[in-house]
Amino acid sequence: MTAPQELTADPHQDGVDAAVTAARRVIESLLRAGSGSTAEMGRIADQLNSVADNLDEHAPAMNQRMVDMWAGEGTTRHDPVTGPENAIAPPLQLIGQSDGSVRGVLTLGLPYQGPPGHVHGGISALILDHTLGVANHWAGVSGMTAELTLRYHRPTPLFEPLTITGVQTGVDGRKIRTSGAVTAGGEVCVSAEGLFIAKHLPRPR
Ligand SMILES: CCCCC/C=C\C/C=C\C/C=C\C/C=C/CCCC(=O)SCCNC(=O)CCNC(=O)[C@H](O)C(C)(C)COP(=O)(O)OP(=O)(O)OC[C@H]1O[C@@H](n2cnc3c(N)ncnc32)[C@H](O)[C@@H]1OP(=O)(O)O
Repeated sequence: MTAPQELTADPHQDGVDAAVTAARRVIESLLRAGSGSTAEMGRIADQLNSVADNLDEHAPAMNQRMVDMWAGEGTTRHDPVTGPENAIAPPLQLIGQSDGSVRGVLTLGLPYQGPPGHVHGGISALILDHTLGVANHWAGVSGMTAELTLRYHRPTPLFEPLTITGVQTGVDGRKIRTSGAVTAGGEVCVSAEGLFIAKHLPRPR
């Protein structure tokens, strides 16, 4: 039996991860402030633009950055679901379980809202697509999403812990079948069935 294993990158307390954590807070705070806020939004926009100017001045060329992103341990640091370097990632941490499944718990806030007080369906789709991909990686045979079928059973709440699961259910030649779910308080909110095809695009170099 395989011991449980962290499959996503551990966020660092310093460096770019700390700045990304601050950026996530800015996104959330802007949405919370809204158009009725008494904060000086013109000045805030100038400050944020000067932060971005500073980052751009010190960034490598885009093609070099693409190479670096896909090198070594970097592969799970930048994706839009689990990446500690990606400010649009919630971020979700996934643990590979001894039974072959993967599991993670996260709470989503205002930036991910769809219906009032609930998670946008496309966000659930993004999270499940990625989780199924990681489940395939954990199972040892992975590929690209060819089909993703979602069933939205009940609205998925914001501000409450959500359990995200994925498990590979079968491999037939290049076809990989994987399923998963988002649950809240023990109830399934969204379930997913995916068909993945064993194929990998070349990494930039
Ligand atoms: C992303 C990888 C990261 C790797 C990092 C490494 C380590 C990090 C560790 C953990 C992280 C791991 C994973 C992260 C997870 C990421 C999840 C994100 C996944 C994605 O976000 S990924 C982007 C969205 N995805 C696409 O962008 C695909 C676009 N698409 C294509 O690239 C082609 O379309 C392809 C490749 C799908 C197939 O093309 P192909 O030429 O290779 O194969 P072909 O067409 O011959 O099909 C062979 C057999 O599959 C059947 N088949 C094909 N497609 C079907 C369909 N849609 N429905 C039903 N059956 C289908 C055929 O009917 C035939 O069946 P048969 O053999 O029986 O005739």
